[in-house]
Amino acid sequence: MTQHRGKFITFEGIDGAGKSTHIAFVGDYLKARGVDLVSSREPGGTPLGEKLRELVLHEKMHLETEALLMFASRREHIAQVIEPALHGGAWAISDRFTDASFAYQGGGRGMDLAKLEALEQWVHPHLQPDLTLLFDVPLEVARARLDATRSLDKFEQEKADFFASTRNEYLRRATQFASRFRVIDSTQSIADIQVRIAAILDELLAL
Ligand SMILES: Nc1ncnc2c1ncn2[C@@H]1O[C@H](COP(=O)(O)OP(=O)(O)O)[C@@H](O)[C@H]1O
Ligand SMILES: Cc1cn([C@H]2C[C@H](O)[C@@H](COP(=O)(O)OP(=O)(O)O)O2)c(=O)[nH]c1=O
Repeated sequence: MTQHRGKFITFEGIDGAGKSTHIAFVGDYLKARGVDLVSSREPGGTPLGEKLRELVLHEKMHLETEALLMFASRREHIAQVIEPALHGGAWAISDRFTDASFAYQGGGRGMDLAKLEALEQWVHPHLQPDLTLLFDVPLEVARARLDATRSLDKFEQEKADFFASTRNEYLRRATQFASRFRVIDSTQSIADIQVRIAAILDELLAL
């Protein structure tokens, strides 16, 4: 009998939108329905990727070096974690993926989107998420949530116009790739967001 390929779900949004809050919920929801699940994050997801994460979140570097390190981490993550999971019939959920490179390095920092497209073609010409949950909030809401919770990394210390451009690029991609994106209004309560996510996951489980 051929093994069914698992589904690939990614989580996106500007820092403080509430992405991490809902990843655990999605994991529990899917596991309770018998889904075999592998959960990881980007940058990171592998021992080498976590070392790259340390560098890229804390060191100053050329914009294109930053993009290349994101994709280097991603290459390793796909080879070691995502593809083996999907081919083995498990589902893979990733806290951020390539949409984040378009939003942050492309939208936020202004890197040429054609160069990011070239990297995407190189690193994963055939792989795309089956579902991307985009947690969307106004900048002020995200900033207030961040300030309330933790010490800020290199990206989280960026100014409002950086996050405005990042958010816009996420929303532009959500329109461009409407079949895989679901935009979640993250100003709602956590309970209301969970109801929305459960409905979206039920659709995917039924496929
Ligand atoms: N819908 C929400 N309403 C109120 N607070 C929220 C909501 N979602 C997340 N938070 C809170 O905002 C903070 C940042 O959320 P987090 O999930 O860490 O964001 P992200 O992973 O997107 O950076 C956390 O303290 C979290 O409890
Ligand atoms: C995957 C990825 C992340 N990033 C940035 C976005 C985030 O600010 C940062 C780390 O993401 P994240 O894991 O969301 O941070 P935290 O655990 O602190 O919530 O990396 C990029 O700039 N490009 C990328 O391709």
